[in-house]
Amino acid sequence: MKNNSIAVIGAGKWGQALHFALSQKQEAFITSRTPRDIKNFVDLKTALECEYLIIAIPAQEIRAWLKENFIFKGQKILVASKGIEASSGEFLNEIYAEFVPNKNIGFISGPSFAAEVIQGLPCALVLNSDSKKLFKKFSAFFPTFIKTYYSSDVIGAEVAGAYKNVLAIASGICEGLHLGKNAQASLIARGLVEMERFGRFFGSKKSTFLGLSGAGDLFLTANSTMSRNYRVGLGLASNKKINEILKDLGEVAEGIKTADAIYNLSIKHEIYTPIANEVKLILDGKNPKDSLKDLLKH
Ligand SMILES: NC(=O)C1=CN([C@@H]2O[C@H](COP(=O)(O)OP(=O)(O)OC[C@H]3O[C@@H](n4cnc5c(N)ncnc54)[C@H](O)[C@@H]3O)[C@@H](O)[C@H]2O)C=CC1
Ligand SMILES: O=C(CO)COP(=O)(O)O
Repeated sequence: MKNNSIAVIGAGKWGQALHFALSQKQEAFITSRTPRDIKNFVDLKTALECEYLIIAIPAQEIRAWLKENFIFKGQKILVASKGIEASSGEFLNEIYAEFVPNKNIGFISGPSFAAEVIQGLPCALVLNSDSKKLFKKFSAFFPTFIKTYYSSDVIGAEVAGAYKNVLAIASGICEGLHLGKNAQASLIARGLVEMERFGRFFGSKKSTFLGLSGAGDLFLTANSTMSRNYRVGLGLASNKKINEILKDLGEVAEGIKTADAIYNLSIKHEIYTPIANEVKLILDGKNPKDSLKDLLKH
């Protein structure tokens, strides 16, 4: 293993933005399934020799990717994905725990559109890990335009990052139906309450939802057409089929599968998640106007 070396795995929008950010201070490598014309692009084998890895592949692909490619040799890992595995209802930290010890793993959260990070615009992120030592190590790699905070509330950050994608779809639907800013603010605020309730069930801290990982990322994503999930919502409001929406999008929208995961987990554990449930039903074909009526019922 090459000491103090760092690589990003996954050269999608977020992987490339993180690679740009990390390259400000030192040499940083990047790899992907298909070769890309990016400085310091290396093959997967070379990337996996680095001591520090940032993994930015879609949540639903992580288990298969780890099984197929990953052998633990002491690497320290920062997970950049935001989602819950739909097939199992498992959180990403549970999946990674099968391959990497907890002290070697952290999760990035907070408001961070890749398109802004890759321009070097300022932002604040949270690095969530059981290990403060790991936070300090990774934090030192980040450039001055990104302020990093530490939190040990891994599950809170994970729930917040995954849930806000579903709420961004809901908010896009609200915008697409022209329901007005009052409705949208109500939806986002109730969404925040809902995601905190869901997270609390799994042991998250309330403060996580009031900070960058929760409110910060939710307000960003649920208010902007820069969000892929928000754009999925706009498409659904105009009665487009999900396959057509995804074809136009051409990138991952984690909220789609995460809505399924939340729906199933909320039924299993009897957690009240009305907004996420309506998003899942709309994705399955329910008319968004019927969902609105159901959400407004006393
Ligand atoms: N784009 C953004 O602003 C942000 C994205 N994220 C999260 O980062 C994750 C990745 O998102 P993006 O890079 O934006 O998506 P993207 O759609 O731009 O790229 C996804 C990347 O994952 C790779 N990939 C897909 N399946 C794979 C597999 N089976 N094995 C290996 N690589 C695979 C693709 O080749 C592609 O390079 C998502 O969980 C997203 O929620 C988090 C914060 C910001
Ligand atoms: O997580 C994000 C910003 O923090 C990106 O959101 P989208 O995946 O909806 O574009």
